[in-house]
Amino acid sequence: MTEIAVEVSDLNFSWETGARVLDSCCLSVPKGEFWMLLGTNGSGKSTLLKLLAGLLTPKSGKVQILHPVGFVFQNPDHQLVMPTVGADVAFGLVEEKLPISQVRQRVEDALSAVNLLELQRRPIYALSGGQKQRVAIAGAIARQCEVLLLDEPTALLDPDSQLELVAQVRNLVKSRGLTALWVTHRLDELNYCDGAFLLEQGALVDRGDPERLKQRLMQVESSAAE
Ligand SMILES: Nc1ncnc2c1ncn2[C@@H]1O[C@H](COP(=O)(O)OP(=O)(O)OP(=O)(O)O)[C@@H](O)[C@H]1O
Repeated sequence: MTEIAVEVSDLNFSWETGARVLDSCCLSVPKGEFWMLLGTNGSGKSTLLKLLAGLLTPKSGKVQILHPVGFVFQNPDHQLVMPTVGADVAFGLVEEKLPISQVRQRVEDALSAVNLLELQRRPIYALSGGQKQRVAIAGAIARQCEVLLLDEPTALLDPDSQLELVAQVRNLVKSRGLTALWVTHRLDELNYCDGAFLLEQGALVDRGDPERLKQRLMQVESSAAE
């Protein structure tokens, strides 16, 4: 039987200020798969991801997710806090109180996984946007995260770094048995995923074949523009 890594049932959420943002959302992502979350601006994608990560609390409904969970923000400057690459990846391990040799091993393994081992001592400010996102992903790998939640991680990247990052996440998912849910507006990224969800005004209206969902989103966006 397929093991499920992320399961959401009948999830509802509204902000203090008023209107409902998520309306009876149900979704499940099989373990070891790479899924994407699509939807027009303001449809609730980031809110859904934050609920999955436990950064927000649902009004009602249920979230079940394999732990630990790693979150990658659109802007890496919002999550990288230490002065150098190696120190930032190690920082996420502080609470585990591991012996220094194990910390070193986890950091080196995680940086190798994202091809950044040789930049271990480099200051964060000297990295490109794509390298910063890879440091954020290395942080999640070092913490041995089962699930990666990525909120438009390529939005600030040029097309080459964009496709390099999405290919790398796909490789990590497949080589390490991780599960990833990736929010995107960039439809060329859909070529890399196993399946996708389409969110419209807070409701999950479609799921499955990425190519079909791509066509459907393009129709929604073109009719909204008319
Ligand atoms: N902190 C907040 N307080 C109140 N309303 C918010 C807050 N954050 C987002 N919203 C509103 O919630 C709705 C859903 O926002 P969300 O960011 O989840 O959408 P999204 O699909 O990720 O959008 P985008 O594609 O533009 O990033 C929007 O109407 C937004 O204005």
